[in-house]
Amino acid sequence: MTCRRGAIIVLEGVDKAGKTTQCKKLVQTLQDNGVPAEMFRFPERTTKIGQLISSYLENKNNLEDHTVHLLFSANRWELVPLMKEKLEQGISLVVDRYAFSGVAFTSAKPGFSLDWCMNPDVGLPKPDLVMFLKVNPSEAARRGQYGTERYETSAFQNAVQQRFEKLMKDPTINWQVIDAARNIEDVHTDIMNHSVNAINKAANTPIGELWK
Ligand SMILES: Nc1ncnc2c1ncn2[C@@H]1O[C@H](COP(=O)(O)OP(=O)(O)OP(=O)(O)O)[C@@H](O)[C@H]1O
Ligand SMILES: Cc1cn([C@H]2C[C@H](O)[C@@H](COP(=O)(O)O)O2)c(=O)[nH]c1=O
Repeated sequence: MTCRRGAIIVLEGVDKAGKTTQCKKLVQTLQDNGVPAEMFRFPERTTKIGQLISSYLENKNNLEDHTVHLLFSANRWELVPLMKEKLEQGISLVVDRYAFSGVAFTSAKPGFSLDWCMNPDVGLPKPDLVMFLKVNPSEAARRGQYGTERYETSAFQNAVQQRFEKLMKDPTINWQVIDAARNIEDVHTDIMNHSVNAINKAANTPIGELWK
C-alpha cells in the first residue's frame, strides 16, 4: 500500500506582506475541500527557544546577532519531528516563514554572508513550494501593527527584500512570486492554485532535504 505524504508549502515575504492572513485562508480552504492541512509558523513563539526569540523581537532583551540567528534555526529544528509526523500522516503543512526568512533577515545585517546564514538550516525538510508574497515594503509599512517589533523599519525591510531576491535565484527551490499588493481574495486564489499543484506533485515523492 502506498501512503500519500503531505506537502510543505511555505509563505515568505517582508513584514506585513500578508503571510499570516493567507496561511490561515489557505488552511481553511484546503480543509473545506477535504484536504488535510495544518498551519505552522516560525518563529514558533510558544517553546522555550521561541520565548527567547519573541522577547528579542519585542525589544525586551538583546541577543548577539550570531546567537539569535542560531536560535531561529534551532526553533525550526525543534519542530522537525512533529512536521515529519504530520507529513507522513498525509497532512500538508502551510508554513508562515521558514529558513528563507532566517537567511534574508540575518544577511541584511552587516557582516553576514548568505552562505554563513544558510548553514544551520541545511538538511531541514525541503519545502515543495515557496511562495514569495511580493509587496513594496513601503506599502506593507502602511498595513496594521507595523513598527511594533525590532526589524520593522523601512531601511531594514528594503535590505531584506533584496536578500530574498538573491535567494529566489536558487533553481533547487520551487519559488513562485505572488503579487501581494492585490486584494486578499485575489491573492488567495493565486496561492490556492499553486498549492493544489504542489500537493498533488508531492504526494508520491520522498521528503527532500533543504539546500543539500
Ligand atoms: N492583500 C492585502 N491588502 C491589504 N491589507 C492586507 C492584505 N493582506 C493582509 N492585510 C492586512 O495587513 C496586516 C498584516 O497582515 P498579516 O499579519 O497577514 O501579514 P504578515 O506578513 O503575516 O505580517 P508579519 O510580517 O508581522 O508576520 C493585517 O492588518 C492584514 O489585515
Ligand atoms: C523565521 C525568522 C523570522 N525572522 C524575523 C522576521 C520578522 O521580523 C520576525 C517574525 O515576525 P512574525 O510576525 O512572527 O512573522 O522575525 C528572523 O529574523 N529570522 C527567522 O528565522
